[in-house]
Amino acid sequence: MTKKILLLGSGELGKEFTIAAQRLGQTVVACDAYAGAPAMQVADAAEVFDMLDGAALEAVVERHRPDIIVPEIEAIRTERLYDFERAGIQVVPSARAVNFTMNRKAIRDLAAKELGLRTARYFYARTLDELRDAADRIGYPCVVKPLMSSSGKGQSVVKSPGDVEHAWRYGCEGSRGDIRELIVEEFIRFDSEITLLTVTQRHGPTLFCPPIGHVQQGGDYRESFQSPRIAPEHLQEAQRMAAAVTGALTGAGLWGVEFFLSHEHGVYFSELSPRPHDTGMVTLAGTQNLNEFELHLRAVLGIPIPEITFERPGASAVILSPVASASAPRYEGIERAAAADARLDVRIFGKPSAREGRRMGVVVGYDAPGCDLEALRRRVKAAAAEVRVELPE
Ligand SMILES: Nc1ncnc2c1ncn2[C@@H]1O[C@H](COP(=O)(O)OP(=O)(O)OP(=O)(O)O)[C@@H](O)[C@H]1O
Ligand SMILES: NCC(=O)N[C@@H]1O[C@H](COP(=O)([O-])[O-])[C@@H](O)[C@H]1O
Ligand SMILES: [Mg+2]
Repeated sequence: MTKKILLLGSGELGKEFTIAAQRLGQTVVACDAYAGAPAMQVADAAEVFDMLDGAALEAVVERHRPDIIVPEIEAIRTERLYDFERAGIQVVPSARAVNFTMNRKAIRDLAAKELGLRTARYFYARTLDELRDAADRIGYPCVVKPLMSSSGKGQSVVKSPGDVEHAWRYGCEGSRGDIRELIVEEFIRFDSEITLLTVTQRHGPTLFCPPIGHVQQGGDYRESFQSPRIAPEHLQEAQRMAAAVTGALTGAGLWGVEFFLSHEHGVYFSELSPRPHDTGMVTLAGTQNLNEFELHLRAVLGIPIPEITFERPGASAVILSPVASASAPRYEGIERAAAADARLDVRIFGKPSAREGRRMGVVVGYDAPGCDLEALRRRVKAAAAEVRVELPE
């Protein structure tokens, strides 16, 4: 059963997904807005075009006639996915899920209002005055984000009324597409945050991976680890919420469901990705019987997943570029990082250019069950710090 998969978005997550797909003999056409994207380096074919352009998207679908469309980023003309789904193409996990999650308003209202999940208090703002008003009602500090953005783009913490104007401008600049609307949220003083990778299957029960702890800076992921100790009642509550929201969005695949945990207030639903999650790259360290990309693929193809087992603790830490470069940068220090520890792996994504703060690689590492997870995190972070992204000669 060879299927043709059209991958919309070809970054690091798509690259690992493509590798998993090829290991099962599938055909992948990797798409993105730039040539030489990570997944294109391992796919059967590539298409470079603006996926926000509905006509261009339709032309590529017409040309390749895929069996399955797998969105990997959010910058896609997602309304068109309903048409493709109606025409008999499998959209992963479903056109509804991709549409709802690309806009914070749709998913937040579904979670908080329809499903009654606990979230940070929030308001929307379409003008600077509305934002001022909303921030006053929420109180300070509060968090401002574009309705359409990811990886922390356009996100800022507003500490006092004097910060609101900057947050408005920064949010509008970081906004994807043509929507100029922001969400302002109560700042949650959480004790920790987790991603609960959740797998929905066409035939078979919804499964959960062991929770992944992570640390973010400026709204972007820096390190993740599996699996932190969390209160059993918090885990149960997070699983209940994850099942509710993925069930309401419908479809088969792996989802990254994000939660804030507070000793005092319990579990808050934050948001979710209807696809493998960046913090889930820790599963590349062999923490589970199947990594998040293999799980996504199996769920998509309808290959049964009897269970997900936790094999050993793991950690990941990102390698960011401190420089901007129009061509592929150089990587220094991989040898040093590798020599220090045989249970670490350096993954360079092979992005053809760099900008300041762009994620260019990741270090993943593991240790034996029962190990000191904090020590493992330190080792992996130290190794990632050894690898330096530099301007090409
Ligand atoms: N209301 C909040 N209170 C406290 N911290 C928050 C809040 N909202 C977001 N954050 C912090 O910012 C991080 C990123 O937020 P969020 O997941 O909403 O952004 P994103 O742009 O969708 O990121 P990604 O696409 O990487 O998931 C969160 O993981 C959390 O650390
Ligand atoms: N939080 C979402 C996320 O991590 N997405 C991953 O980053 C890539 C974009 O990277 P780029 O901005 O460096 O091109 C996406 O293609 C995806 O693999
Ligand atoms: Mg997030």
